[in-house]
Amino acid sequence: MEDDEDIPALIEHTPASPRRTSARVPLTIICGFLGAGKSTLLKRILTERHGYRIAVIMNEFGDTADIESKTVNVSSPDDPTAEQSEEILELANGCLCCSIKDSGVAAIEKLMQRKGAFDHILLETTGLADPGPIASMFWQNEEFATGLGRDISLDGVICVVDAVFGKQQMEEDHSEDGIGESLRQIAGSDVIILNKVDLVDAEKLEDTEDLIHGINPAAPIHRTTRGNVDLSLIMGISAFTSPPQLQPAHLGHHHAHAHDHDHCTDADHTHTHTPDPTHYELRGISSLQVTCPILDQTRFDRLDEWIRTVLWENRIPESGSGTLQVLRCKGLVTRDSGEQYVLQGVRSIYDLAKLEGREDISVPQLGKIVLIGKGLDENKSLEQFCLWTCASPDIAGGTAK
Ligand SMILES: Nc1nc2c(ncn2[C@@H]2O[C@H](COP(=O)(O)OP(=O)(O)OP(=O)(O)O)[C@@H](O)[C@H]2O)c(=O)[nH]1
Repeated sequence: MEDDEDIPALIEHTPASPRRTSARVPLTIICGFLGAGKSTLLKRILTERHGYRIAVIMNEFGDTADIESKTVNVSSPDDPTAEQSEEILELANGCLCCSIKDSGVAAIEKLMQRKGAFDHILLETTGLADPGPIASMFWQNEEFATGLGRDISLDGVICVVDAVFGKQQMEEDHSEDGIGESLRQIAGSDVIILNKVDLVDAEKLEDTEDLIHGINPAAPIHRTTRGNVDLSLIMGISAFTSPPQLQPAHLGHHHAHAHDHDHCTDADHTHTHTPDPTHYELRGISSLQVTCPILDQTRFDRLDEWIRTVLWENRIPESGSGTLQVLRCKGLVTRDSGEQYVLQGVRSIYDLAKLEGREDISVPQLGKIVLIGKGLDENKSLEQFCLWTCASPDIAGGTAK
């Protein structure tokens, strides 16, 4: 652990009176490619009269932290929202996802100790950050759970995508292993904010949404100008503990999709997408969505084993060498007892947790699982999934595209 000298400085702002005394503080990670509008979204959140006491952690790469904190700082004397001013912590020593984990966590710990509880924590990452390792720091991390994790729970990962350059970025973004930063950010997020819709036409918006949806079919897409979004769609979403909002799994043959967007008269609106493809390749990242049958104990155990093998050994059970790379997985699984389980995974870390209070559903629902990553189709994932969890593929009823 670094000593206090190495811990990024805490910028003091007028504190609001604490309202929170127990319960863990939800943390939202805001990621998105360079210039997509992360700070703009942050400012939009801070200036809304929501009444929450928010701690902001800004992880800047390079020497822009002072500029950013000024941009986002809403506590200037001229600002009528000053009374809602927040705690802003700069992590400017490098990128939290790759180089300053220890000092970053220490600084956040210190913030919690000094300032007590907040209602919410917002963490803005650098434009090139991969949200996966950062999410892992705050979720399912034993070391963390005995320290800072006692006070913080990961609420969700929000990705801001630039409506002007996002499509181009996704198409160009093809790093050596075929998974560039913008694709990782979209793949690793729970909600997508498609920002700057004031600058593009409807056709470009739809094209960009199609690409986003192809990478991450599980994440709802909300169109915004200057991050203007209903905060209930991005904060307090409990993405890591509640069932994912999966699109319906499509059965049978798939065809090239064309959306009917005639209903879309206003580009700046909340927009949850339900296009046809459930498995779509883009620059090396694809997604696979399958329907999961109601499972007895044996098949439930087999599903767990299947997930472990896929995530930890990067391969499909009973197949050869590992060529898979799963960046994100989500799912909802129903047991024959009526219990439902939520699957949440970020890279190699996953959790299959019982959904409390759902045992009494009269008609058990089929489950669904979404994998996002690389090499899914090459490994005939679907057939293997069916083989391991079901009597036959017919029962599983899933399909890939
Ligand atoms: N026209 C328009 N401009 C926007 C919108 N959102 C943000 N901008 C502008 O886009 C530029 C970048 O926005 P920021 O919020 O700083 O982007 P960022 O993602 O925080 O940038 P980095 O931290 O450098 O990655 C700024 O000039 C914003 O004013 C929008 O919806 N419409």
